[in-house]
Parts: sequence; C-alpha cells; structure tokens
Amino acid sequence: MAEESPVPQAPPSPRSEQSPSVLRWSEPPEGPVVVLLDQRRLPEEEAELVCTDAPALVEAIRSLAVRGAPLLGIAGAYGVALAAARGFDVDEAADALASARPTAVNLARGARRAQRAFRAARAAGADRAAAAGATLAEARALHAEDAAASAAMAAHGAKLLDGLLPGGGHRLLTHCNTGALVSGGEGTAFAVALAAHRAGRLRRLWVDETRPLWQGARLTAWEAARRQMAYTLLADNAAGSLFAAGEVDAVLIGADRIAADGAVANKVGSYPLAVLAHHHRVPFVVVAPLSTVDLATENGAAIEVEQRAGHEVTEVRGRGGLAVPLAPLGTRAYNPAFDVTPPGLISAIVTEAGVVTPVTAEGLAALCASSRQATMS
Ligand SMILES: CSC[C@H]1O[C@H](OP(=O)(O)O)[C@H](O)[C@@H]1O
Repeated sequence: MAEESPVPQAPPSPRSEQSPSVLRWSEPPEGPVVVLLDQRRLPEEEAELVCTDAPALVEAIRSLAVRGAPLLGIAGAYGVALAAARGFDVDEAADALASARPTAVNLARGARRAQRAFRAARAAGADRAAAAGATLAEARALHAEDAAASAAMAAHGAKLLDGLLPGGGHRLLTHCNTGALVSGGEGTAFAVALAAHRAGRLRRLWVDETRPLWQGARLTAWEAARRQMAYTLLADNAAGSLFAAGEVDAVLIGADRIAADGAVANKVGSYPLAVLAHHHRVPFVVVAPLSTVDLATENGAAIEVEQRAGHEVTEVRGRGGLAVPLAPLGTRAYNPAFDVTPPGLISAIVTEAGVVTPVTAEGLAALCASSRQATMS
C-alpha cells in the first residue's frame, strides 16, 4: 500500500472543534436533572437526553446513550446525586446504577463514592438538603478529577509515543471510541492521538469501525473530524492487512477494567489487535485512568464480560433508530461487549500518574501506591 495512499478523507467538520457537553447537571425550575448528549443519535444528531431520576440514567447507561468507562463513573455519581436532590432512596439508586453494566469498574466506583458522600453527610448530622449538596459536590469533584486525568494521560502518552517512534509522524490505530465522549476531559487513548495531532506528529489515525455498535465509525470519526485530524475509517477485519503492509506504528486503546495482573478488559476486538501487534512487533498501548484499575480483581479471567443482546449483531440500526435485519429471522448471535488482553501482549499502560511498562502486577501496584501517596501528601 502506498504510504500516503489516497485514502478518502472526510471534509473537516463544519462545526467548531469544541465538543458539545457530554454530560451536565442542570437545575431548571421543575427540579434538578442530568443532561446527556445522546450518543446513540450521533453522528447525525447532537440530541440531548434529560434524566430526571436514577432509573432514567440506568436505562441511558444500558442503551449506551451514555458510555465509556470514565464517563460511566461520572454518570453513576451524578445519578446518585440526582436521587439525593430529588428525595429518592439514595441506596436504591446507587445499587441500580452500580449494576447497570458489569465490566467498567468506574461505574460502580462512581456511584458508591457519591453514596458514601451522602451517608457521611447524614452521619455528621446534615439535613437531607445539605447531604444532597455534599453528594453533588462529590460528583463534581470526580468529574473534575477525570478531566485532569485525561490531560495528564495525553501528556504521558504523547511522550511515550515520541520515545517509541522517533522521527516522522505517527500512524496510530485505535479501536472503539475513547475521546471526549467517554470522559470529563478529552478522553483516554484518543486524547493521546489528539496530543500528537496538535504537536504535528500524527500522520494518520486509523479508526476501526468497531462492530456491532460502530463506536469507531459513528463516534471516533465524528470526534476526529471535529478536530480536523487526518483519520481513515476501516472495517474491523481490515486491520490485519494494515499491519501486514507496515502501515501501523502503534495501537492505542482504552480500557473498561484493568485487573491486578495488568490484564485489560476493553471493547471486543481489542484482543485480536494485541495479537496482531505482537506478531508484527508494533507497540500496543492501553490508556486508562487509575479509576479503571481494579486491584481487587486478581486477573483477566476474573473480569465479568458483559454479554449483550443478539439483535445488536443480527440487525443494523439505521438513521432514526430503525432496525434493519441483517441475518435471517431467528438467528442467534454471540455478542460479548468486551474481551480481555493478557498483560504479556500489552507494551505499556498509560495512566495520569505515569506509565507502567513492562506491564506487571508489581509495576501496576507500585504506580497505584505512589499515586495514593501523592494524593494523600
Ligand atoms: C476509555 S473508556 C472507553 C471504552 O468504553 C467502550 O465501551 P462501551 O462503548 O461499550 O462503553 C470501549 O470499551 C472503550 O474502549
């Protein structure tokens, strides 16, 4: 393949580079709400989804109107704050939000953190309104922490790539969507590619379409176009030929849960990319905040992988959400939302606290410990 083959490049998005708000708290006269950018409607529509209670937010999480590990943690926390502010049962809301999707550890962490804030305030004698205020403050703190983590990961990741790939521009392949749509900031893996772009070091961003829900084709392409990045979309099963043609300098992916041994659960299709990268001696880099590291889960086998409905594979949802059958009626489908990549296939894990490479249980534990010390000092 010619190095600069005339791959079709979408015209820069006419919209400003600034992404619309992905998730925000609002207090209209009729009462507090959580307002989401409905990711099911992108890229054709930037539609908002207004959630007035935790069950509405649970449904938004389950249907991927809001998605992506770090943002799920933020949504979980605001969902508990919403229950507290509207006088609903906070424990019930926290339980429902924490279990809305099983794999991304951030979701339960965010919901429980807000629940603890509410309980602590009440235990300290705060009335319901004050406790609700403390819960909202905790959700906002988590939101801000994730934005800061995103910026730090972008810096650490860009520096790592410059060290791994001296000279010339980077040709980076990414899977699923890991930009501002999954984050309080500019994302995880995508934020590293964006940093390379801003530094004039991004030659090509190869974007896996990411079947069956097309997070790459619908969301990463939308984000890359807004940022006027040099990106090219590909079918998931075309990635192998890119590696074979020597067109990939590094793979960048996010994570939904990182086990204590460094195994990474991420969007299904990540593991085959790791095997391809290993075979072709291409760096395979995971970018995730420490809020995604779960030292209580020993290894990849212990991570619960969400199994989603078969219709997501057997049909395609067109514009307006119309379902168009692909497979014969009654076809059964295997639809794991994630897969697990063992640490031996991962070149580095980039977090806001620094980079773990090689990926070992000891290295991961040491980084988490040093980060805890830093935050306590
Ligand atoms: C860095 S979080 C983004 C992460 O979340 C995606 O899963 P989903 O779209 O099902 O929420 C995917 O695993 C991404 O890597």
